[in-house]
Amino acid sequence: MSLLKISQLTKSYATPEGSRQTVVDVPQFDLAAGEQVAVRGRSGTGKTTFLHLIAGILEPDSGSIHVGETEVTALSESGRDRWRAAHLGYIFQTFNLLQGFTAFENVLLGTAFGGRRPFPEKATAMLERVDLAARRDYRPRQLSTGQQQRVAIARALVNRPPLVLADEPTGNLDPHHAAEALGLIRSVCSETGSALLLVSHDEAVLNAFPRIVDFATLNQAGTPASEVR
Ligand SMILES: Nc1ncnc2c1ncn2[C@@H]1O[C@H](COP(=O)(O)OP(=O)(O)OP(=O)(O)O)[C@@H](O)[C@H]1O
Repeated sequence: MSLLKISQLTKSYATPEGSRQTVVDVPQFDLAAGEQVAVRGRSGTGKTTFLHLIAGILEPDSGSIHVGETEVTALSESGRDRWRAAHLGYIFQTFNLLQGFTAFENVLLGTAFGGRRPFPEKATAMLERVDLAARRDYRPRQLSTGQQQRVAIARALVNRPPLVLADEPTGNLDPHHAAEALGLIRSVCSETGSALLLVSHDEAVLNAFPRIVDFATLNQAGTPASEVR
């Protein structure tokens, strides 16, 4: 059964020259519940824009995105914010941790949304799962890059979201820590039953996945050759 269902999705941006450039034109894309898929694609071809559309961070020009029973593209901005907090995990290349908060507080914030009380016991269990119980009171700057990404993984997965999006999650890590973070993301997603859609340039990362999608075959929006690296 499809968890994520995308149909006729388009997104354009205004260019500095005053025209519009279509960056995403995805006629169709499906992801099954619990499925793990890697997306390969060149820089500047719209992968981050695609993930931001799925997350409801951006609004498309046209088309629809369903995640489970929810039509994300039919929600208001505040509705999308509430839906995202409750139902989606997002892992960034740059971790995006709150610098003024400890590892534990960063994960705890992931459990509290829409006026719901936080769940300290869930945050504690997830920090233990990513092997950071001993660092719970450290702030992000006091953690190594690999540890920071493990906090971000814990934050993204603490609610057991049905869908996890990961945008180059190993891009700032050395090969050893990249492999460790990737293994952790994939195994925690399996444990929580979360589907995973992960974007990467890294062949070692891509090859770990049972299904690899080439973004160029998914996305019909042409990117000017001069912009593709
Ligand atoms: N807010 C914006 N306004 C105008 N153009 C934008 C905006 N955001 C992105 N773009 C353009 O859209 C294109 C796709 O950007 P996007 O970040 O989605 O690509 P990407 O495939 O994720 O790239 P990378 O792999 O380098 O992160 C780029 O040409 C970029 O310049």
